[in-house]
Amino acid sequence: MSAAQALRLGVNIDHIATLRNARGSAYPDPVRGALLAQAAGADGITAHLREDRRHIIDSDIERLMAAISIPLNFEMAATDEMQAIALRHKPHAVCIVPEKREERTTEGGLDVLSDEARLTDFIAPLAAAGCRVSLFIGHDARQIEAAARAGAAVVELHTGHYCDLHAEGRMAERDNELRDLMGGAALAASLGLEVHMGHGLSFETVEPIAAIPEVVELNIGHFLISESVFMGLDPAIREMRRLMDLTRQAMA
Ligand SMILES: CC(=O)[C@@H](O)[C@H](O)COP(=O)(O)O
Ligand SMILES: NCC(=O)COP(=O)(O)O
Repeated sequence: MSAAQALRLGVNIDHIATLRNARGSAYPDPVRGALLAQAAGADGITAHLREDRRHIIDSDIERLMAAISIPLNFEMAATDEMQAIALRHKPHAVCIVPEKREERTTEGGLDVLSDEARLTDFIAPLAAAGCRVSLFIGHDARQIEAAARAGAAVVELHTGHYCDLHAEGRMAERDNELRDLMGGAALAASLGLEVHMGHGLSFETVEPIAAIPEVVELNIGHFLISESVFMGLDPAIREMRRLMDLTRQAMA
């Protein structure tokens, strides 16, 4: 398999639902967005059912499972409620993310180290049900090692700080963060974990992340949905795919 084919794009459709929920209408429908993303070449769909249902709601997950033919990556908090929903649907993948009701977006990674025993027990039935379990964490080596011990198959490293530093023009700090993400990816792969990355990625920031050889999946949403307002969802996804493939082809 070529390096370009090895890097999957998961399209997060949460913020189609943000726009829908702003008016309480039935449109724009996130499931229609998922089908358009699938037709545009997305390798998977990511949807985050938050405890407060601020964007994706329970029926969206139900309809996504019935509608799409590419994998669904179900993002959720490590709660009994969400575990029951995941076990009912048995999506291709479950990504466990930290949630705080007061946060505007996912601020940090999961603190696996301080919750390792509980997360180990939480992951087991999901893995037994055939879900590929991922933990959304920072690049801290101790968190990566704890994720491997807890039985996760995948870690998704949080790229939000890298993207924020880029946006603020703090390029030396951004490059340091990129180096830390590269180190985290190498450590995770050495521990047998599949390596994903996501949060805040855009056309401007994706290529250095796509160039990290251990990364096999990028989950990107907010920027793609935002860009789709101006250029359409299909062209936005195809442009992101083009940048990712160009980067990987240059590595081959
Ligand atoms: C975990 C992650 O980085 C994204 O899925 C993010 O959670 C999108 O949803 P929010 O913007 O509601 O955080
Ligand atoms: N896990 C990251 C994700 O699904 C998309 O994050 P964002 O691109 O919406 O910030």
